[in-house]
Amino acid sequence: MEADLGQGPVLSAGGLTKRFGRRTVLDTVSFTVAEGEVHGLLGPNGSGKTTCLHLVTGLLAADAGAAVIAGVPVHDKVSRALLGMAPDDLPLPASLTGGEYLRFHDRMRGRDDARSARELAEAFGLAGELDRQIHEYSHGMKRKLQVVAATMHRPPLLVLDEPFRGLDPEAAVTLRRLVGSYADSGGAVLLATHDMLRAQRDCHRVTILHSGSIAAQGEPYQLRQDHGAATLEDVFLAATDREGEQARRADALTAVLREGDERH
Ligand SMILES: Nc1ncnc2c1ncn2[C@@H]1O[C@H](COP(=O)(O)OP(=O)(O)OP(=O)(O)O)[C@@H](O)[C@H]1O
Repeated sequence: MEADLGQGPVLSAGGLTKRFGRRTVLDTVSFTVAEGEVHGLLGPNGSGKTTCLHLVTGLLAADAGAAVIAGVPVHDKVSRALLGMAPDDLPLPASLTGGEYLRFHDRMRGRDDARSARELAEAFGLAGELDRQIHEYSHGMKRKLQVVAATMHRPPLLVLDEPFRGLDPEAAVTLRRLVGSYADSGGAVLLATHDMLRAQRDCHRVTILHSGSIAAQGEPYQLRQDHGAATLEDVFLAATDREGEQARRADALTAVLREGDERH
């Protein structure tokens, strides 16, 4: 099937549902990501963000619903060329050098993006490290390498799972600029994050998941208006009922500490 670039959203996810055993961990989740859009996927631990990213990239098969990238369903292998994904914690081949890992991606894609890879590695201060084996890399260096591998072929859709985790401030600024310019040049970016400030500042739209379902969806500014909230973090707390949860936990903690005091 031919990619249909320039018409409709780059990514359409409709009714995505995933069950592990008898547990439904993602329940009829729908959203789109347009050209030029940075879309944030937010939600508490275990709410289904990574599962959702795995469904829209074809790493996992959905039990119901479908994801389509530039007109190509993700179960069609053609879709692989239309996306780049930097996963949260997929193990990297430790014995390869960073450069070999990037060339491996080139070969898998049947492309030659060496120049783009070098430029991106330079932007992340990683160019001087590409001859070292990955097992010698720090966490942040691995993360940068994954972002370079996901981006070097300039796919229409970039999918990033917690991309800022473990990055030093300089690399975080570089990544933020990369994401911004990626979208400005017509790319679509879907990123899962726990960082509400970044999401409020950098995402055009967000989808907030709670227990596998959509708790809120829209532009950060609009969501703040709708919830009468000062920040996206407050929207998140309200939408995922974290305010009540936090108060209950604080009460329980106070009770435990008081009990301890009384015993001494
Ligand atoms: N392979 C699996 N088998 C069984 N359950 C799974 C599997 N993968 C994920 N889950 C469950 O699915 C739910 C959603 O997990 P997921 O990793 O998508 O959440 P998340 O929002 O990305 O969490 P976090 O913010 O902690 O990374 C969790 O309850 C998790 O235990």
